Amino acid sequence: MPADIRVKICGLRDAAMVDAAAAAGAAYVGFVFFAKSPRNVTIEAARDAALAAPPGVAKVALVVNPDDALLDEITGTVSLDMIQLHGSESPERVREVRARYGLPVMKAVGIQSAEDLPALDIYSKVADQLLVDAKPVAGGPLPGGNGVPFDWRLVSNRRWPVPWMLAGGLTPSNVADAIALTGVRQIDLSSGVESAPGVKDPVLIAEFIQAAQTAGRPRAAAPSLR
Ligand SMILES: O=C(O)c1ccccc1N[C@@H]1O[C@H](COP(=O)(O)O)[C@@H](O)[C@H]1O
Repeated sequence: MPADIRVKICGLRDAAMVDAAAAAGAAYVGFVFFAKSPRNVTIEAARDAALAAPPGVAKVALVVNPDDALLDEITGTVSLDMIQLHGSESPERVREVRARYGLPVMKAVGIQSAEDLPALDIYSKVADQLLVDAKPVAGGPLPGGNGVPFDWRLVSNRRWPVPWMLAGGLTPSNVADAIALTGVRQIDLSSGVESAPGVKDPVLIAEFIQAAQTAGRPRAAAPSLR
């Protein structure tokens, strides 16, 4: 079992937030390009924030049903390691984005019930990673970043041919349970480490990563009495 849980802190908007996430041990930092989100960043702000990410911390662009013009501008301006598709992109669109931009693609799939699970098998054949998130509330403004968990038992110890991340309403208080129940090794979150919508709290980020990594470590064997 790998030593560390890899955490993605999403919705960072400036270099100070990226610094705080990286210093706390984040493996990925995410930038949201979605106008309705309180975490939306301009392409220029994301470019500057991404420059603060140290080597080894992967920079992820989160987009929702983006057209090529938007992706051209983002990928031409911001130094990136991955694209996160968080809308209703088809498997064919995932293939196209991978081929056109030469970057790994993580596809978000919303889960509410067992009926949603087959989509994970489908996208695992075309994406480089899966992001297993709570299904957004119908008619809600955001397709993600709502701070709402789903029933983790649905993906308990599930495996796909590609790596996956768990997301949806994760906080410093519930991340250990989420890891124990699902066996996941990668975690993505946004609202659970904010002091207000779109404002990341460095103390909560550090608490979250500490809690996730502690939960992900194999337990030491109990000492023998003899
Ligand atoms: O964070 C956002 O504002 C956002 C907007 C549009 C699509 C996805 C978004 N965030 C992603 O949603 C999940 C869960 O977030 P949370 O921890 O429940 O707040 C996470 O993958 C974010 O990357």
